[in-house]
Amino acid sequence: MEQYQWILLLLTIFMTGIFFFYHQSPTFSFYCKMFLFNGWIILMATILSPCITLFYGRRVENMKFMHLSILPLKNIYGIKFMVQGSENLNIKKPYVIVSNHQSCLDLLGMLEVMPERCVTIAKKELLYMGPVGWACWLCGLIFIDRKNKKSAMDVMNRVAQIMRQENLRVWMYPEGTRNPEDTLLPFKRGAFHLALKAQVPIVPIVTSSLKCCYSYKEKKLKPGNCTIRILPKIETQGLGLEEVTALAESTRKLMQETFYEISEDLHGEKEMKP
Ligand SMILES: CCCCCCCCCCCCCCCC(=O)SCCNC(=O)CCNC(=O)[C@H](O)C(C)(C)COP(=O)(O)OP(=O)(O)OC[C@H]1O[C@@H](n2cnc3c(N)ncnc32)[C@H](O)[C@@H]1OP(=O)(O)O
Ligand SMILES: CCCCCCCC/C=C\CCCCCCCC(=O)OC[C@@H](O)COP(=O)(O)O
Repeated sequence: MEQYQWILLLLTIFMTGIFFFYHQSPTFSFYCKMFLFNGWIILMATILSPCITLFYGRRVENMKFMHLSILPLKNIYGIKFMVQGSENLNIKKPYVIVSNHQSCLDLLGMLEVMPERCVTIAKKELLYMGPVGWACWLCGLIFIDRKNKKSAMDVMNRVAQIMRQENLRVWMYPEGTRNPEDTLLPFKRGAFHLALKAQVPIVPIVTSSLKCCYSYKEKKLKPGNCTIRILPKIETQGLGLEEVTALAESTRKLMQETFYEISEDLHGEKEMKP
């Protein structure tokens, strides 16, 4: 046999093996799907970042490229988001969005409803993920070092100063990390300090339980329907920094109740856990 025929034969055996295991093993198929999910993001970031750098540089409007390039994943995986309360985002001025964070699929939900001129606060580790970090930086994401409280607060305080000047909306995950459980984690205070310092409203956005489509523990990634509910804005004008804790707690309570209400598989859960 010629060398190329050997290569073709080996490739066929390899692909048949992949196909076989994909259908035999749910764990293997889960890892294949996750590989495709991350691979798609890396590919898009690698293709688009040099072009964006060349033509536009760093600016918040580049978010639309992230939107266009990442949303096909929603169709590839058959994940549908039903959005409720879109009218609550008809606010011309800056505001802070706080949202629950269950898994990497939140990226799809976030891009589904994200308003114009909106930046996300992200962990600085994302910046070091090669082309993905570069793409995030180009889209204006703001990075904080969660291990260095002082530097994180300095960054947040600078954001509070510029968000009104530059008419920015800021998207934050006040749980501070991914949380696949049904009870929201205690909220970090950064988002509330930001809203009070900038004297801008807070808009809570709740995504229903993603367990119908995704569970890392169960190695599950499958099509499903989720709900995203955008709640009415919470005004902060006139409130002082001494209200931060109360504001964080009442917002968390409201979001937890909404989470139970819109998560079909959790109907019946009424009691707030601590
Ligand atoms: C084009 C191609 C496509 C490519 C495509 C790529 C796709 C790429 C996907 C992107 C998508 C990103 C998605 C990322 C999503 C995440 O990375 S989530 C993780 C990062 N985000 C966060 O952590 C935000 C939430 N964290 C916070 O807000 C935290 O408060 C901070 C600012 C980090 C500080 O952390 P901490 O010290 O642990 O916080 P905390 O317990 O809140 O506060 C401690 C004390 O400091 C006080 N404090 C807090 N903040 C302040 C402040 N600013 N001023 C004064 N005092 C303050 C508190 O009031 C509290 O005081 P006490 O009550 O103890 O008296
Ligand atoms: C030379 C560099 C090598 C590059 C390697 C690149 C590997 C990048 C792999 C996949 C990129 C996918 C990025 C998806 C980002 C989804 C956002 C997200 O979910 O971030 C997690 C963050 O909210 C909370 O983090 P933790 O739950 O605290 O953890």
